[in-house]
Amino acid sequence: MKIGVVGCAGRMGQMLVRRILVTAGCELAGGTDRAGSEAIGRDIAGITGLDPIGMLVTDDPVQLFADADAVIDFTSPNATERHAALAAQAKTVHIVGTTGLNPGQIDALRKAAQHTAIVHAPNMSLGVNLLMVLVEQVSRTLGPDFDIEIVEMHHRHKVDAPSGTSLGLGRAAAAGRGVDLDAVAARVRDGHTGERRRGDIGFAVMRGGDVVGDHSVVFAGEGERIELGHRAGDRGIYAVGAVRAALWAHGKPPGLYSMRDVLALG
Ligand SMILES: NC(=O)C1=CN([C@@H]2O[C@H](COP(=O)(O)OP(=O)(O)OC[C@H]3O[C@@H](n4cnc5c(N)ncnc54)[C@H](OP(=O)(O)O)[C@@H]3O)[C@@H](O)[C@H]2O)C=CC1
Ligand SMILES: O=C(O)C1=N[C@H](C(=O)O)C[C@H](O)C1
Repeated sequence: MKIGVVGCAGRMGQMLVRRILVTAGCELAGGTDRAGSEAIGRDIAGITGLDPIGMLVTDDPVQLFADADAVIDFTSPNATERHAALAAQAKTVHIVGTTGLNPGQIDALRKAAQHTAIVHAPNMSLGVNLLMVLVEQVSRTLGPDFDIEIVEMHHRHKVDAPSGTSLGLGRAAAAGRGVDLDAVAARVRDGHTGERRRGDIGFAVMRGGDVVGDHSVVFAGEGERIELGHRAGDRGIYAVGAVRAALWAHGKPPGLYSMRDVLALG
């Protein structure tokens, strides 16, 4: 299966290139980065620290979507929206890990998914997707007597907050209670906020250093507290999941899929 990587010079892009090159049944179809990036014209394996393979980074996603069976996309929300249109046009599988998409951009993925298989997940690791299932179950069991708070920490370069994973965990917790996250999310607290509103799901964000990604979900009740969490030690876990998603989606009918579908987590 021929897999391309858009944003191949990024932190995740480089991980993905390395992962594709060592995965049986996968062939690297090529890679792009932002027009004007210093990576353009350089060897795609060379920029990751591997020996050169004679394949150069381009700024031509149209060609990449035409050449590849699947394209993996960990870029930026605007770029991902454009890439989804190309995936629909070329009928190429699109694996989207980009976070921070606005509702219009998520809608664009939905439209593109009428023409091709798209897997969209804020976190491609097995551990986090299992955590989401557990959070939904615990939330359903405990009910609103337990206050839910979601805490995350990421590296200093991260540009969106709360993380896509935090929001995904929030959606899982809200689903467990049968409510819509938008109605109960407390994303910012500052100043004289008043008491905590019953049923709210709160978010707290830390940024610093080189933290790959830590997430905790706290269920705080009277006299006891339950905490479920995940700590990522290596971005390789996301690349493993994304390549697995590409292999899974190959040949699937058009539709918008999640990692829960890929991992058959129910
Ligand atoms: N779903 C998951 O499992 C995970 C999701 N993520 C998400 O993935 C995204 C990327 O993260 P990360 O790799 O750390 O970020 P980086 O900034 O390191 O990488 C993004 C790359 O995309 C490039 N890019 C930007 N615009 C375009 C474009 N139009 N065409 C092609 N390439 C483009 C950037 O180029 P330039 O730097 O020159 O702008 C950069 O090389 C984020 O949204 C992050 O939250 C991250 C890890 C796991
Ligand atoms: O930007 C990152 O690094 C990460 N982003 C994703 C998110 O926003 O949840 C996934 C992971 O936590 C790393």
